[in-house]
Amino acid sequence: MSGRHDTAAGIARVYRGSFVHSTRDAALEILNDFVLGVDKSGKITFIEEGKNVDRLAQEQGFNTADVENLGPGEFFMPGMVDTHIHASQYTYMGTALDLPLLQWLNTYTFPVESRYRDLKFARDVYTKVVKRTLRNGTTTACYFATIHTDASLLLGQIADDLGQRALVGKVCMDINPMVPQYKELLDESKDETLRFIRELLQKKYPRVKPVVTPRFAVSCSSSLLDALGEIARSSGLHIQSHISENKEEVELVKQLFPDCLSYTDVYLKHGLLTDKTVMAHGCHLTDEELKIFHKNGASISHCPSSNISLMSGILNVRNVQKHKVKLGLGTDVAGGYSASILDAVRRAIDTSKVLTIEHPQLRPLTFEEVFWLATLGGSEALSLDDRIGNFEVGKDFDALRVNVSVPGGPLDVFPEDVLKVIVEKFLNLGDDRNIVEVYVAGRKVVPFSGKE
Ligand SMILES: O=c1[nH]c(=O)c2nc[nH]c2[nH]1
Ligand SMILES: [Zn+2]
Repeated sequence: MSGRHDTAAGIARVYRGSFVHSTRDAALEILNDFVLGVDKSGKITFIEEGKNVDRLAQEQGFNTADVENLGPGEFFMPGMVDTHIHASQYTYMGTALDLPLLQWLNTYTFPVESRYRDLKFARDVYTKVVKRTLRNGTTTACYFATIHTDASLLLGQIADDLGQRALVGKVCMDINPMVPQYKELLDESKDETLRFIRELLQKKYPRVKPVVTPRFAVSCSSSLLDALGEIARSSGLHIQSHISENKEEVELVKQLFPDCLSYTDVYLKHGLLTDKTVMAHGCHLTDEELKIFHKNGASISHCPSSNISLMSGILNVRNVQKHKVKLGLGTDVAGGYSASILDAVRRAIDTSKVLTIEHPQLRPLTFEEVFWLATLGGSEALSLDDRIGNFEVGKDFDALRVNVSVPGGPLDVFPEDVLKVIVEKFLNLGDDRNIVEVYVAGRKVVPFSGKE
C-alpha cells in the first residue's frame, strides 16, 4: 500500500474475490465478489460488495491499484479451529490404533509422553506439529503438551514464533499405576502448573495463552482436581480435559469418585466446569449431564476420528445441539490419525450418518453445519468468538486462501460448479495443497517465511 494511505487509515491489505464463512444466522454464507480490508493490527476493517471498492478506497484511504484480486478457483474462508490436539503424541500419529482408550494410554501414550523431559526431542516434535497443523489450515489450536513444564513452555514459544494462535496446556496427573514413571506428586503438579502459567503469561505472547489441564478424572486425585479448579478460578484461565470417552472409563470414574453423581459432577464439584472449559469427547454423556454443561456454559470438543480409531463411541451431535451445548471439532492427535481438521470434518459427517443408519429419525450433519463447527463453532467452544471464527468487522483476520484448481491438486472443478459446490468439494476432497496461504491476525504464516 502507498505510504500516505497506509498512515491515514492504517489499512495494511485489501483483498477482492470470493469469501465464505459462517454467521450467527447462516452455517455457510457465500460472498461472491466482495472486498475485505485488514488493518495493521490484523483486524478486519470492512467487508463489502466489490462494487463499493471505489467508495471504500476513498473512505478508508487505500489505493485501488493495491487491491489483491483472488484468482480463478480461489476463495477465502476463516482459519480452522482445532479444539483438542495432543502435540506430544504427534510422533506416533497414524499408528498404534489397535487398542481401546485405557490400554492405549498405558501401552503407547504414557511411554512416549514421558520423553518430553528432553527439550531437544520436544523442540523437534513441537516444531513439526505446529508446522503441520498450520499448513493444514489450523489457525487456532488447543494443545495438550505433557507433564513437563519447560517443554510445555517451549510449545508456547514455537506456536508464537510460527504465528499460530494457541492455548497450551501443561498436563497435570498425579495417579498412574500402570506407568508410574510418568506422573507427578500432588504438590509438584500444583507448583509446576503455577510456574507454567506465570512464565507463559510473562512472555506476553499476543495469541498464545495457558490452559489449565487436568488430564482426566482417572489420572487426577480429588486434591489435585480441587487445586486446579482453584487455580482456574483465581486466574480466570481456560480449562481443558477429557470426559466420557469410553464406557470402561466412565465406569472407572464412578468407582473412583463414589460421592459424585456422574462424570460431569466430578468436574463440577471440583470447580472445573466453567464457561471457559472445553471437554474432549463426551460420547457417553447423559441428558442430565448435558444440561449441566449448558447451565455452566462449558463446551465439548467432538473428536470423531479418535472416537472411531479407539473404538470409544459416537457423539450424538444432534442431542448436544438440542441441549444447546457449545461444540467444536478436534483432531485428538494421536487417538485421531490425522492432524487436519478437514479429516475431522469428514469423520463428523460420516459418524453422524452411522447414527442415522441406527436411528433414522436423526438427521445427518450437513457439510454446511460441519463447516460451521470447524470455524465459528470452534471459536465459540474456546470462548474466542469475540476475536475469531468468521469475517466480521473487528475480528482478527485468521483466514485460509484456498485454491481448488492448484496444479497437481486432489480435486477437479467443472464450469458448472458454483462456489457452494466448490466449498463442498474442498471440504470432502481437499488437502494442504489447496491451502495456498494461511493468515493469523493478518500475518501470512503459510507459506513459511524460511526463517523458521
Ligand atoms: O483420546 C484421549 N487421549 C489422551 O491422551 C487421553 N488422556 C486421557 N483421556 C484421553 N483420551
Ligand atoms: Zn485427547
